[in-house]
Amino acid sequence: MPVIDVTDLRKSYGGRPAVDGVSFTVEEGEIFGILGPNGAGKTTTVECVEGLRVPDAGRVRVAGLDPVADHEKVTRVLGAQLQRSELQDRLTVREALELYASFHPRPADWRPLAERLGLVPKLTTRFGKLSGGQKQRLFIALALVGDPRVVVLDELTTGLDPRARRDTWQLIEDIRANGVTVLLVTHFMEEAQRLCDRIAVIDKGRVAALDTPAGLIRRSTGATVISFTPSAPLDEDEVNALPGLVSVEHRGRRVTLSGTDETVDAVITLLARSHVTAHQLRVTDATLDDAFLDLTGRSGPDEEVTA
Ligand SMILES: Nc1ncnc2c1ncn2[C@@H]1O[C@H](COP(=O)(O)OP(=O)(O)OP(=O)(O)O)[C@@H](O)[C@H]1O
Repeated sequence: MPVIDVTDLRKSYGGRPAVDGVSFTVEEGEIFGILGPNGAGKTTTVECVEGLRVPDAGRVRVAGLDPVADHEKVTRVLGAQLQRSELQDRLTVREALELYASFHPRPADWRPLAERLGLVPKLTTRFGKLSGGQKQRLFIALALVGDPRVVVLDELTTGLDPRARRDTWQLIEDIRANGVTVLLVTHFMEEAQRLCDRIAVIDKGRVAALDTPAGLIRRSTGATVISFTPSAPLDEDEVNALPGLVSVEHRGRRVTLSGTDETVDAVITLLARSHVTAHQLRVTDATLDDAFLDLTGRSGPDEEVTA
């Protein structure tokens, strides 16, 4: 049974659909990513999973429970990341951990958690004095202090410098290694590509695609580029007939083809069959950013956030 099961979820604000028929399941032990441009409906979706919003229609189950009707029970299996504004600046790290542990009937021991998250030297530091990365680590600790089966992390690394972001990625991998399922909302392509087992790309309130990062990349058209200088010209008709071919460019003797993995395989076969050597052969792979562009008609949302 999936830990999270969302079927045809719908939610409108003032008659405008923010989530318009979203379905996905998350299996135990997965890092499942929700990726999409600004305003795509990501936060509304996860807030319905957390039971913080009541769906207009559709079905949401977390460990078989309805997050609205069984809210109390759901908070015992699902750890949600707090929003920044929810912690008092004057609260120390230790006070925050003790306070949030007290909300749960069977909390995790916060001491090893604080140790694992590198918070021990900061236990007496007030929240307001922590760095961005330290605050994020505290938010992760607070989300985990109830010893949940699932943790929801929404835009966890936005605003962090690259070093702190990478440290946070390591923490997310550690969380999963400890058996916790992770639902991760992110703007960052690199983050999604590196961490997630599967990703739902959400655009305009709908799931535009749901696949592994590699699967999403494979779907992107024309984003695999192969370039080479042939020892003799190739037959133009045969080049134009290559499967998956999106474009051909000639610059001097250099040929650049864009297409799919299938195009690359076929051009290599064509070269061999024609007894032509490809000098300075280069193949560049599509990235998740290319796949995202194909799916949503926009480039990766990373820039929108930092703009
Ligand atoms: N409380 C609300 N009242 C009215 N409209 C809302 C409310 N919350 C969200 N919306 C709108 O619903 C749409 C989806 O918003 P949501 O926050 O779910 O998207 P998102 O993908 O998380 O966006 P972002 O990446 O910018 O956080 C947006 O058009 C947003 O303006």
